[in-house]
Amino acid sequence: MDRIRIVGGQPLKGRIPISGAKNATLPLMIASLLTDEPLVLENVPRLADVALLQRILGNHGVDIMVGGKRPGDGEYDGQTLHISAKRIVDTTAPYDLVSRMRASFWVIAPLVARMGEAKVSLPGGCAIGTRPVDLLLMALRHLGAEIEIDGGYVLARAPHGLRGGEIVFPKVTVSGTHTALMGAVLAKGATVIENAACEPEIADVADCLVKMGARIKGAGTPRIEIEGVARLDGTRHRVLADRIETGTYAMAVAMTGGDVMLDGARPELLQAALDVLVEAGVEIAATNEGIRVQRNGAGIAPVTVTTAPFPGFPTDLQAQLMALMTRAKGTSRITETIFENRFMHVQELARFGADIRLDGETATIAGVPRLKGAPVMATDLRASVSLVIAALVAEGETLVNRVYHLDRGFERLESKLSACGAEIERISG
Ligand SMILES: CC(=O)N[C@H]1[C@@H](OP(=O)(O)OP(=O)(O)OC[C@H]2O[C@@H](n3ccc(=O)[nH]c3=O)[C@H](O)[C@@H]2O)O[C@H](CO)[C@@H](O)[C@@H]1O
Ligand SMILES: C=C(OP(=O)(O)O)C(=O)O
Repeated sequence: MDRIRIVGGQPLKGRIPISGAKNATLPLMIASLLTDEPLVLENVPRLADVALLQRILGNHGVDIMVGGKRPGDGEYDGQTLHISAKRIVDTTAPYDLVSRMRASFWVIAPLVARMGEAKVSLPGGCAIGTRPVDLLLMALRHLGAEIEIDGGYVLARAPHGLRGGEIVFPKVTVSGTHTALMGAVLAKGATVIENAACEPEIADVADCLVKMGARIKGAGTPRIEIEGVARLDGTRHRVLADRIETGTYAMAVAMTGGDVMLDGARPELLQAALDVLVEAGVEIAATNEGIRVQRNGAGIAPVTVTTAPFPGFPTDLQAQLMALMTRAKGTSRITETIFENRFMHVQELARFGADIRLDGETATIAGVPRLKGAPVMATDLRASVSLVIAALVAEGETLVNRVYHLDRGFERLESKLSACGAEIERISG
């Protein structure tokens, strides 16, 4: 299994190109099931999750062709996927595929909307919490689907098609909102989604659906209105920039000091996180090219942060912020409100010498003057990258094990960081 070796101590300087967002790419690929016309997605990141979803969609009969490089394309330009779900040959998503990636469960909505039935394995548990799907199923029921759970599979049936309805989410859920949206676009009649997730990835998927002929108003706000249509066309869509990758590299620069331009980053997608970095003493400047992040000389000031749905501070940046705060001049508090068990990085950060106390959903981080490299391993994607951030300033060598978590969500992490002066390499095998 690959490992990443890092020797800390180098400030980051240079440019880091920001890739297309994983969390928009996955539902966009799934949206291809809604039409028998080709969907072309540009700026698709090269990630393990994308490759796995290609296999899962292939199992339903979807053809995916990866476009070749065009003259002038750089090594970091995203891929172009040509996706055609002209013929869906199988409406079952099997356990061995769905259990490996949670978002693959979301195929349930377009399959039942277009084909009238779907049989999808319940998704696997994962290291950040129990992550039930009750609200996704509630949304499908409100759209007229009959739902049964049998042998670890969810069977959703709507032989005469879905029909519009009112869906009021008791809590904000990204997966629930994607499901409701993808079901409602092909339902008969009008749907209103209340307390919808406002994450930019929802709005990006809705933009693409509108180009495909869907009638959607209010995506990106808590109230989304959809008027169902009988069929959708193909289209071409460019995946928006990854705000979590952006925030992660911004925190890496904040940690090491230095000066990096995050090319293609969009500040409005992560304003809450940028505000926290400014409070911590980091200089942030939005330019036409992206976001410039600098920290020269001044130390890191402690912060108090609570994760929240968009536009709040994202849970997907919580681990990275915690890594940064291990070196703050003072005591920080970070409260996680989205996932009940998203603190697996705490025990690993302790291996570097971090001083973190956990009390329920709040972590208290007493900044320490130095971290020391260690062998570490994490059980989820963002926790893994928080260890990379700590390693970039730790004295001596760190070996990050279980790199496959990083490969799920960070495209060419080691080459992007080494191009900015980090001493980082992948050790294969
Ligand atoms: C692929 C993708 O886009 N993943 C993101 C998505 O995950 P995901 O879509 O799974 O997260 P949700 O927004 O659905 O979950 C938010 C909260 O709602 C709970 N819940 C959710 C569904 C449900 O049926 N019942 C229920 O109780 C979850 O357990 C969690 O506590 O949004 C999260 C919150 O921004 C991010 O951390 C993930 O990176
Ligand atoms: C938790 C994440 O992804 P997923 O929902 O696919 O597990 C993430 O992107 O941080």
